[in-house]
Amino acid sequence: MAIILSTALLGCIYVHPLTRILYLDHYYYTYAPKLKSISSLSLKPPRNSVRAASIMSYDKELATAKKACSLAARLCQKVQRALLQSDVQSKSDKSPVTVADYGSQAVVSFILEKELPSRSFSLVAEEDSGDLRKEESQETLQRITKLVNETLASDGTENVSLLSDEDVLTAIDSGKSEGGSFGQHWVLDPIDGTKGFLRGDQYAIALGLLDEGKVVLGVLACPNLPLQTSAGHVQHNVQDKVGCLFFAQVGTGTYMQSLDGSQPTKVDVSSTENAEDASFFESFEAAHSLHDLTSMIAKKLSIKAPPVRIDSQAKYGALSRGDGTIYMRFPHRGYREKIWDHAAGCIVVTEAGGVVSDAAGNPLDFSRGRYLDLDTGIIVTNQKLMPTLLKAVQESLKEKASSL
Ligand SMILES: Nc1ncnc2c1ncn2[C@@H]1O[C@H](COP(=O)(O)OS(=O)(=O)O)[C@@H](OP(=O)(O)O)[C@H]1O
Ligand SMILES: [Mg+2]
Ligand SMILES: [Mg+2]
Ligand SMILES: [Mg+2]
Repeated sequence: MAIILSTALLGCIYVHPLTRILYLDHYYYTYAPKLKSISSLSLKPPRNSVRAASIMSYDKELATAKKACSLAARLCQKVQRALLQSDVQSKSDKSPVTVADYGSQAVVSFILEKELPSRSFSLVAEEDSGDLRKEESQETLQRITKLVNETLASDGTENVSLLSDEDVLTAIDSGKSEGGSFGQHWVLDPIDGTKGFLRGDQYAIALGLLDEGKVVLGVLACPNLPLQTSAGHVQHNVQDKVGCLFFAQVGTGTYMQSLDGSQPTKVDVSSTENAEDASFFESFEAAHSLHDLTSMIAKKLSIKAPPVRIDSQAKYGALSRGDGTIYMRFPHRGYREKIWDHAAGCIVVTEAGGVVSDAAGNPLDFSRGRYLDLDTGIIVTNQKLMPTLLKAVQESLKEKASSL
């Protein structure tokens, strides 16, 4: 607990020591969200409005996924605004989990199951109710149930009878599916970037749908991500409006709208072909990705801009709209990537024209259960730059291995 709280505290006073450009990016992604959005600011007019697409095959699933993630985001925002010490617990692997992680998972699970009735509802999700069923967690569970009920009621479109504590536990435990290569499976990270959430920084509610092992739709709700794109490193006003909802369906492109419901606009990845002009994203937490390796690769590519470190799959969302050109992720040895940390982000980027692969150049395989079985790391960029990036990654990995 002490570690969690001190991490959260340190995060709050953190000022990036690198260049002014990075500081601006860091400021933009980190501090702007903490300030109240100014509702009188109008949004940029949409670049392309979306035509009602009645021919899409996952339309109903997508609409329900967007609704579920938006409501879960509402719950998370409420908790983040008044984060109480008692809301944070440590899981058995020492990673943090909050009432918002559980509440978000219960809301999404409940809405998907209720609105898309199916005999074979399957959800692969990060959290389970094990710790919440313990005697000492009774108060926490009651608080989660209250949050879930308030969130469902705030939707206002239908009469939902109040959920009991047991209903909430059941909804959370619907997420125990093993996934796999047959049939349909929802894949949920109820809060991706819990550490970012605790710091008041970036986090995402990430929901994907697998059909026969392939991701066919994805939704990323990023409550603290500024709506205005940051391409070109322009200075951003503290009054920037935050709260983005990215969504993609296979074969139909990626769109973004504000979490409070603006007209969606089509987004595309950066078209930068020259690595020197690229900027790159990586994990905020050094424990999640080898920053020294990415800096070696960036040097090899003559990338001038310093890394932009933000938490969660908000990186995939930001990349899908061209805020940066490259995302690199190299976990420490032995870490196994989970499918919920990448499924939604992956389709959001690929439908925007990007490529997501492992360090050997293979596409990510979501059909093998709860884990991704991949070679070394994950790299993401546009189609033109991928061969150059892949070459630099493989050379750097070789050099690193031979220097050990
Ligand atoms: N050791 C290690 N290595 C690699 N990845 C790890 C590790 N530990 C955790 N995680 C997972 O990282 C998820 C957070 O995503 P990011 O790494 O993009 O966020 S961050 O920028 O570092 O905050 C985070 O997701 P959440 O648990 O949903 O927050 C984890 O699944
Ligand atoms: Mg995660
Ligand atoms: Mg999570
Ligand atoms: Mg977690």
